Amino acid sequence: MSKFLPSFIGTSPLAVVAAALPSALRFERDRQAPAPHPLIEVARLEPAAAIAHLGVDGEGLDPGEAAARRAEYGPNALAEERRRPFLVEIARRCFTRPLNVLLGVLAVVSWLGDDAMGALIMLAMVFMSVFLSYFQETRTSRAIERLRSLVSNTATVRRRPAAGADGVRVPAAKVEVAIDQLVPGDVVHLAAGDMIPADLRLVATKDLFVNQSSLTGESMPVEKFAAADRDATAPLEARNLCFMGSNVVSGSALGVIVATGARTTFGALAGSIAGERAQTSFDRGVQRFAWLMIRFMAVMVPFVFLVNGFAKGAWLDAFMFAVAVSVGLAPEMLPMIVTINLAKGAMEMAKKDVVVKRLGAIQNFGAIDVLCTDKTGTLTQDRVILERHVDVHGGEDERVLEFAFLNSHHQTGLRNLLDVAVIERVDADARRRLLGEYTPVDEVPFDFTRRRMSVIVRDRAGRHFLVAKGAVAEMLGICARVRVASGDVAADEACLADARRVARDMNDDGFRVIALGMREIEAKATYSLADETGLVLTGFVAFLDPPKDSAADAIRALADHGVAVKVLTGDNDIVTRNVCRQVGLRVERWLVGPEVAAMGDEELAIATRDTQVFARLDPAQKVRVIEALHRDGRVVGFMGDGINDGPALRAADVGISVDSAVDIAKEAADIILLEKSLMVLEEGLLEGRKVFGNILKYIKMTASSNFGNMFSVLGASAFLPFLPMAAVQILLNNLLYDLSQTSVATDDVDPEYLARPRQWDMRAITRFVLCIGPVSSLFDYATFALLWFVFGANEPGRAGLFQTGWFVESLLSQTLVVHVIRTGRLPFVRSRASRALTATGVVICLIGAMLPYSPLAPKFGFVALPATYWLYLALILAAYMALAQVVKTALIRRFGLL
Ligand SMILES: Nc1ncnc2c1ncn2[C@@H]1O[C@H](COP(=O)(O)OP(=O)(O)OP(=O)(O)O)[C@@H](O)[C@H]1O
Ligand SMILES: [Mg+2]
Repeated sequence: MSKFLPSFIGTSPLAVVAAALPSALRFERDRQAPAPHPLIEVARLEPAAAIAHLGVDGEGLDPGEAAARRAEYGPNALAEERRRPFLVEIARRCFTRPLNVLLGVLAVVSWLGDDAMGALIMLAMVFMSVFLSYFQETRTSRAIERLRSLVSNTATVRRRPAAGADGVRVPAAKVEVAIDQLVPGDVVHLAAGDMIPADLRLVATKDLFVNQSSLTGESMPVEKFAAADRDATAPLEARNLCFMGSNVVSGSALGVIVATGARTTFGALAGSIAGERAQTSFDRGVQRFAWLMIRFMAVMVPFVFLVNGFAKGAWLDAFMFAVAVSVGLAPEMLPMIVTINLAKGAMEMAKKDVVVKRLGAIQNFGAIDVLCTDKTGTLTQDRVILERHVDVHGGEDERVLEFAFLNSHHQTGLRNLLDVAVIERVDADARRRLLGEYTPVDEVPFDFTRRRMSVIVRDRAGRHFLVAKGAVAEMLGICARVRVASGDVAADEACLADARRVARDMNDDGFRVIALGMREIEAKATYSLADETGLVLTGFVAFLDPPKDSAADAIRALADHGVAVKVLTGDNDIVTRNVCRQVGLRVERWLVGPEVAAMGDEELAIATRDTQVFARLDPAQKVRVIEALHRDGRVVGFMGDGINDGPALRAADVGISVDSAVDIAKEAADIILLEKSLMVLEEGLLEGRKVFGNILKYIKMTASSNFGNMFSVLGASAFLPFLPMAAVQILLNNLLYDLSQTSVATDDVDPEYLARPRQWDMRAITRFVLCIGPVSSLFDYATFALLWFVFGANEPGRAGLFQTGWFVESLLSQTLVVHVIRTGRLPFVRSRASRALTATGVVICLIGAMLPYSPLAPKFGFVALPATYWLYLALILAAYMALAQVVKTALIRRFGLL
């Protein structure tokens, strides 16, 4: 649960050690166990023997078998982090969070020092922080789990329909099964882009490359095979095992599941590994802020202690006072306020069918000033239509479509929209004829640098043909001849130029174009990249890839909110510019992959400024472009749905994907759009800025009032013969103020604040605090003077009056100034706080004002205040708000909205 939550100051070194302990023990136990690991046993067998070992026939389970196994092994899900019993969890929070421990110790010290009330209040603060955070976090993590379950998650499995009445088993067929329904013994098809759904033994592979970096840390993909691995000693090194948590980079395979759920290798390690992402600038900012407050506290508190000790000689009182001041300065509510705000944002986004996988991503969403996007399936609809199939002269040619069909149908590696479009275009009769005429022999799978794929088929006469299709430039490079009406002719420059022009014309008309090539090839057992040479270019297929209806509006809305859109695609620049024109994205400059490759990092960073289209990029170049934008100081969102987008999704500050994306992309993304419309992007963006705005309100208010209070405390301590506020009163003041801030997440944010990207700016925050803090101090001093000279606090025995007077002024001013700080406008008139925030403020003020008259008053050392004091207080508060408003407006005028 806690991995969704910001964990900046909540984690003590003790907790880290405790978390690492069980896995350390587990490894210890493994080392002692001599029996081979069950996975190793399976790895050492031949495929057929391995299947038999698993007690299945390797054809596919029927519903009865699947249900029985499911009952035995449970669902294929990582055991949800077992919820600790309520009291244990509460105790854990009390005793492992440094601030709570500190408060507990201070409570004991206070109690021993005869300040039972102070001790009680400190305990109340611990409980508030513990219970509120517990309920908030449990609620949030439940909601997030629920949201995550909305994102579809299936694997392709061979299963048999139920056996007929005669008990005859029906042949198995490929079906999509929800991942949590998989059981040991299931036969799984793996293709490029799939997440491996469980631990499985491969029984057939075709150029299978798997990335298992989440388990081993090794970022290079490893090739895997089906053959027995007799020397296997460690499961992760076995060449014929695949593990949950890894993914297929390229190629395809068939595997039988050995272990599911918590029994998988990943399940055993879960929690201790799993690609933790780098901290974002926001996480770092909040953490830095928290530490700033703690450092401030560490410097000021000893000073306060010494000043009071020497001035009054009552060292125990001085100590308790200093302790109370330190508690007041500690940012104990910060993590919770941040979580409440982020959770609120996630819920709001869920209403718009946007699933937030990682809470912290919400505020990054509001911070991005560039959105990079893939083209097909994100900017365009996830439906591509094959529109034309032509020879090299541009004339309609049925054979071209037929060969495209053979390639798309028989390839098993990557099934993308283009292949679906090819297959859909061929009618049932032609399909049957072609499949009868040609049998598949082998394939050379697609990859994103070659940008083509080949399938080898055999015709009835036993002749072998290699049929390739792919990006035009990459295909022309491997063609030696060209098929024209009169037969195959040598591909001279003129021929190729002609062919290029045909493809280009179709590109200009807005079609995506794929070239087709083939040749007869000698019969062999297996084929490789080396066979993709000397092809005959037979023609092109052209696809219509219409943009999403919402794309143009969405891009305009993003631009209106200060976010530039750039397209990063593997497709060529002509089609891409065409799509850009259709969605209203102005392209001043474009770069293609080879140009990007030739540029140095600095050069690329500068080039990104006025380039809107990056075409013919391979996956690594997409990442390079994002890094170049980072280097140029931009906050980058990346939206994509393909295998080739995974690394870029991870490199960006926010990765956005769609529900129809491949597993890898969904896994790498922080945010998933369930809806087809891109307009939700704008709404998500605004929600992110709102969340950030509210968190920043809390930070600005708390930091400036704390800073101001320090001035007041120091000054008052030096001049007064008694403590300016009793320790217990400071603590109570702090508790009430914290309570009033819990509703800040419900507040609205002014439209002008939402208009442009918002990023963490420590300097602006510091400036704000340095200006507003002293303003509050000024009015504290006015209150001191009033109490001292007008209400006679200078007479002996009137310390209680002074302390009560300041308590009330301090609480009311802090609670009221929220309304000034929360907006850049004139408070109440031009911008109003949410009802909840106003109401909490009013309630807290009433409690504060009534306390001195209540039966509890003596317990806290309060005395009733004279009626005229309230009159003066009203004036002071009004003047304070007015001056704060003036200073704030001046700051905005000079430095802009913070
Ligand atoms: N199924 C396929 N068969 C043959 N070639 C393909 C296939 N899919 C893609 N290609 C080629 O590889 C190139 C890059 O692939 P793809 O278009 O998926 O990259 P991308 O960056 O995801 O582009 P997009 O932005 O359009 O989604 C394509 O332009 C096309 O020429
Ligand atoms: Mg794509």
